[in-house]
Amino acid sequence: MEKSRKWQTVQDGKLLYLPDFIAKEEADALHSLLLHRTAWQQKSISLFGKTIPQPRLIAWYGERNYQYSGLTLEAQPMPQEIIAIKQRCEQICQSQFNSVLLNLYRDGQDSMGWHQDNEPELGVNPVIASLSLGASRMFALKHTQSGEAIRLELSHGALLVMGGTLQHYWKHALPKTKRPKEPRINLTFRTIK
Ligand SMILES: O=C(O)CCC(=O)C(=O)O
Ligand SMILES: [Fe+2]
Repeated sequence: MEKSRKWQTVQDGKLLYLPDFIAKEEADALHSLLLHRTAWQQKSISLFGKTIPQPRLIAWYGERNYQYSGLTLEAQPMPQEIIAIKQRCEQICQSQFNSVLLNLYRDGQDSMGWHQDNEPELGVNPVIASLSLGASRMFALKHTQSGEAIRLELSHGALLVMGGTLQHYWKHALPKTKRPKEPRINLTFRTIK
């Protein structure tokens, strides 16, 4: 089935949001497979001389090592079920990806702070495709100069693609929530040069 692939132009960037990218049954199966079969790791980051465990678990698959926040994620072959989903993302985005970062937010207290995916090895204007599975969570974007804010509910099976110059001008985050939340898995497909 041909899905709509309409990029939305925002100030200094573009977004593609497909809430129903993957049908429920398939999303259920993928969520449960990844939740139980992934070798999830909790990494720590150094902040002002302190070592702080990240408030989420991660896994990384890609042809190259990836360095971010002082961490090195070692190259790992991508499992077949992820390659299949990567190819569908590539069709929609008209971009190729060679890596994926998996995030597991175990409950509403797991989160990701404000950041830009702007490491040099991602290239100048990276296309980053983010697939959500499991509990729906609020995703927040904030323009670094104008302060404009965008909030999107990322639900089970949704795809959000960030592109154009967005990573230069906008930060994004997955805030904590006090509402009870089941686990959420997020896959962000990237290209590491
Ligand atoms: O969990 C999300 O939706 C955001 C993940 C993210 O921003 C990242 O992995 O860089
Ligand atoms: Fe990000």
